[in-house]
Amino acid sequence: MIRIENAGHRFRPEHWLFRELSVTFPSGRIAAILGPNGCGKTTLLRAICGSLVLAEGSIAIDGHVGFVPQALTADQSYCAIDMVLLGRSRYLGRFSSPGRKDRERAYECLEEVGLVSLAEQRYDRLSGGQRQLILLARALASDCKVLVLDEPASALDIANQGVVLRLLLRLAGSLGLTVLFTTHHPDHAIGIADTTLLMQRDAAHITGPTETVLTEGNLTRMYGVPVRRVDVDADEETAAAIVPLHGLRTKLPDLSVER
Ligand SMILES: Nc1ncnc2c1ncn2[C@@H]1O[C@H](COP(=O)(O)OP(=O)(O)OP(=O)(O)O)[C@@H](O)[C@H]1O
Repeated sequence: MIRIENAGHRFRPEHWLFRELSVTFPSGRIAAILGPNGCGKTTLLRAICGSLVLAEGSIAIDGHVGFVPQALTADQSYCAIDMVLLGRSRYLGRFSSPGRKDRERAYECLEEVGLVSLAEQRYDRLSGGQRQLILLARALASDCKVLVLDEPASALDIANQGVVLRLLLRLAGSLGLTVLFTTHHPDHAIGIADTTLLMQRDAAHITGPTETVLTEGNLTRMYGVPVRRVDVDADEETAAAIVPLHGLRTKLPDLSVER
């Protein structure tokens, strides 16, 4: 559970990124944060993870937080499994090194993200998407109760986006984790998030059940770009896509008519 009460933060006088923000994200549920670039999403995540002290308000969390940043550079001697083992550091004494159980757990977590085959590869030579999955495995290896992810799918192809979204569903549903992620993909929030927090540039925000928050109207107002929601009913699932109308092309001529 993450309970945010009356939170506010600013880096410059008179420029609040968010203010009077109160919301609770319960255990076993998934929450998404959306908002325009620079509105303060990562700043809020940093406050939740304890790496930033809020100017106002408080945040209470039950249990260890695992954080998945957008990207992380590492010493060139680190391979993928070393990065995942860093997640075990909270179990290790000051001068001790990971033991057999830690390595087993690290491999389990690599398995979760489908990258066991890359365990011995140098981390700094992995692709952006592979690194993102390794950082997710690192957070899982810490056996966190609260999982906070900053744009976890930003570097992933659509197949791996599905891998991560399904994994988040399972972590919340079967293991009871509190999952909170930021995203620029409204359809990811519609797909898996129970609750959504929309942050705006003027420090205002909207929060509530995802279906009531991610409406065409709210998204259009927030981004200043008209959007349409398209619902797809396929064989065994329904999915929704949010389509922005950027005004890139006028309608193409209908070529199907025989002349
Ligand atoms: N340590 C800092 N000192 C001063 N300003 C900062 C600091 N960290 C962030 N900012 C500023 O605060 C604003 C919000 O940054 P933040 O990274 O939280 O935005 P964001 O919503 O996550 O953006 P994006 O969607 O682009 O990732 C930005 O204008 C950023 O430049």
